[in-house]
Amino acid sequence: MIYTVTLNPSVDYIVEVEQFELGSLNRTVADTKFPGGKGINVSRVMKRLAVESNALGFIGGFTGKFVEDFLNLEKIPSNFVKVSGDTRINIKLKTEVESEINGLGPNISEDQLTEFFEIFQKMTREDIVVLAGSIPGTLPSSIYKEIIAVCKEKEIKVVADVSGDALKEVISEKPYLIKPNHHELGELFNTEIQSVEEALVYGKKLVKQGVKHVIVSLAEKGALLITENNSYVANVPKGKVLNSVGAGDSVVGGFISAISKDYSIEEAFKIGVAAGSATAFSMELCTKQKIEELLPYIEVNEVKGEER
Ligand SMILES: Nc1ncnc2c1ncn2[C@@H]1O[C@H](COP(=O)(O)OP(=O)(O)OP(=O)(O)O)[C@@H](O)[C@H]1O
Ligand SMILES: O=P(O)(O)OC[C@@]1(O)O[C@H](CO)[C@@H](O)[C@@H]1O
Repeated sequence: MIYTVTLNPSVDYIVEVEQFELGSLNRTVADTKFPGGKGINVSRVMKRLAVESNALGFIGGFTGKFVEDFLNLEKIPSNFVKVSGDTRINIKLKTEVESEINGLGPNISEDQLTEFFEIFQKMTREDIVVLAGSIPGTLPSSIYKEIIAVCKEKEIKVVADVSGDALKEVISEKPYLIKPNHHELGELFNTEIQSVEEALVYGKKLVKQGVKHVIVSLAEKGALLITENNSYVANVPKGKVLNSVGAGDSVVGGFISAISKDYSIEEAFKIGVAAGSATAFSMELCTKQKIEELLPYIEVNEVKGEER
């Protein structure tokens, strides 16, 4: 089973406002709500690709019920620990540009954390754990490291889509896959990354540090997959970006779905990139049909020679 962990899920409230004016009353021209949080998005994308997963994390209140009911409707199994506060609401404001306001999230007690760790006891080495998203303020910043320690004991593969200090911590645990975007990769090395070539240099350093697969996404500039033996570069298809929320999660969901179906690493990478772009070109997360439409426009090439 693939388990996705979203420590701080959300209701994503997507609001469209024409000519947004700061300091004034603005009215929406359209709004929608979706369950959110990076691990949950990964589960939803995998479901669309017919790959089962189980969503874990902490939810509470009326917003938590919304998330759980939505996943039930989509037939995505979940095993959330219930907390007393409300799951956060994250505002995704669509005007001429996209802006986001992500909430803090509810408190999580020691007992609730213990309950969460108990779920890992029944996992086996055939399982995969996807850690995705930020760590709520009431949890220790070392939580991802602690989860990985439990996974290591059971030889469970760990995928991590996290940023900032959490990413640094996770890298030292040599996970199976990480997917930083180029800004997050640059932050790790105190530098700014602008191009695929620069990203390759720093992505390779992470593989040297023991990470098995590194996917670096560079939005419209393309993406890289670096493994111990090979590096691959992919272009992204051209299209109108309607919604970038969840595009990165879709890359992870697409890649893991394909790996779990024993596709080659190049093919899995291509499907991941197609899923990312399919989400970027849709109002909601990608569909299988949209991914398939985009696949012919993506080329994956091995990076050869000196650059490798
Ligand atoms: N302008 C674009 N055109 C085509 N595809 C895009 C574009 N922007 C993003 N994507 C797709 O989404 C993927 C992830 O985008 P990005 O590099 O911005 O990652 P991210 O910052 O993790 O995403 P997110 O917006 O979910 O935080 C890309 O690899 C690509 O497939
Ligand atoms: O606050 P975090 O955990 O960093 O990110 C949460 C979030 O912005 O990420 C997802 C998109 O990737 C959204 O569904 C969600 O609102």
